[in-house]
Amino acid sequence: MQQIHFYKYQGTGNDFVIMDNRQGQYDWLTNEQVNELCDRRFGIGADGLMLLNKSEDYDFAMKYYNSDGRESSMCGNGGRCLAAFAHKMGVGDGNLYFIAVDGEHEATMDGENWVNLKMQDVDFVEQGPLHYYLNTGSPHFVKYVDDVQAVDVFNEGRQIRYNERFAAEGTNVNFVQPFENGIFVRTYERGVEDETYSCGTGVTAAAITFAGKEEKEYVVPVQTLGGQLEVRFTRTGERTFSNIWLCGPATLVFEGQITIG
Ligand SMILES: N[C@H](CCC[C@H](N)C(=O)O)C(=O)O
Repeated sequence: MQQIHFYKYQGTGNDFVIMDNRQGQYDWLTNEQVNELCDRRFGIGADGLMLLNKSEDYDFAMKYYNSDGRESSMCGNGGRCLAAFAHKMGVGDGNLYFIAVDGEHEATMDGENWVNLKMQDVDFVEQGPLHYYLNTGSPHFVKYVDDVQAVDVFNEGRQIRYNERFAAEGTNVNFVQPFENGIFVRTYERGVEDETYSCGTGVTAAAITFAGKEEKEYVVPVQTLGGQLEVRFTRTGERTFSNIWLCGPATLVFEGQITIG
């Protein structure tokens, strides 16, 4: 039996189990145990699990697992929550530099519960008659709809995620509706295999497809089931974007101990 001291965070309803692994005390964690811990009936319950790992060259290193227990690509809301946790643990000075699966990130705190996360540049956006496809640290299929609340996100998202083109690697699927002066985004997440209340890399992808053609800075307010985010970025070319920031709340919900086999 193994004891785990964990912290439960959420960022606009995308929720995570976080463990401080800077001493390597949880290096024994298996994929099956991650899946068990994320189970909403038999475990703590979360969309994903993250380890705060030591790094020689950065304030910390981020390791992210989807709730299916498998290590995944970049998680934007997770990166924001992990930065908030590292800050709570006294890491850095309010500005944090960390390394994740998709490269280096900067995170700045606005108060204890608001994190601005710099995302990787986007150097290509596929545009079809009914969709966009781009990678913001994770792969995202983006589809604009007339009424985002009426979409059967689970079934329609699942159909696209498992279609002939995407079945092997999977993709996240975002349904988008222009909303007030921004957009409303709902997401089916790969590796959760369900709709989540918010998906940071998905919100970032959707906001980029919402930008006009002018090469300038954009600020896009994004509404999700779990709350409001803001995506800031510069269009630098026909299909290229940089200086991309995902900004929003990241909150500690509870802290606890759990024993697993
Ligand atoms: N499910 C995603 C990773 C987590 C993305 C999401 N939670 C975010 O905030 O970016 C994938 O496997 O590509």
